[in-house]
Amino acid sequence: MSDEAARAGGAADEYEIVAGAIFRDGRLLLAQRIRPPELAGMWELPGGKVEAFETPQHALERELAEELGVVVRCGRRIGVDVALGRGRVLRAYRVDILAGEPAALDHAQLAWVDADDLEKFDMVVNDQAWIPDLLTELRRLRLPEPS
Ligand SMILES: Nc1nc2c([nH]c(=O)n2[C@H]2C[C@H](O)[C@@H](COP(=O)(O)OP(=O)(O)OP(=O)(O)O)O2)c(=O)[nH]1
Repeated sequence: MSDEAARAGGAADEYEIVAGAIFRDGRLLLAQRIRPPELAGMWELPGGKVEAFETPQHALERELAEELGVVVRCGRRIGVDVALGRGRVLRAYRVDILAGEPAALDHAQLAWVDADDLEKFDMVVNDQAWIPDLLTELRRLRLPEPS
């Protein structure tokens, strides 16, 4: 929030939550949440909250280093903005892994899913808005490269 917004009494709890769509070999990486109890066991794109001093891109690179143990570069947006209420917005970005192999450091487990499997996973409700775009990308990746 800008100083001006703060002075004007803007919502102090406005913040962005960023999540990473990592595609590899025609599959998408999903992560199974361990908390809070109402989300435990459900699948999401890994990520987290953007801190006050960060850009969304930097926040996602930090979160994925912490949660997956990988060095990533944040790319273009994918999917719609999801309004979570109380000024929070959830956004997904494509992410490229620069170094490391993803590990479930802060999740129950990870899964690489293809277009046929994505809808079999119990996704966090907020993330379900992204499924059409994620499927489009997974199907595009499955197509043979033009010769
Ligand atoms: N990371 C992530 N969070 C999501 C997604 N969809 C969704 O509704 N959320 C919600 C769950 C949480 O209320 C919030 C982010 O929580 P988090 O636990 O991942 O974020 P964090 O690491 O910064 O937070 P913390 O546990 O360290 O407090 O956003 C998603 O795809 N990825």
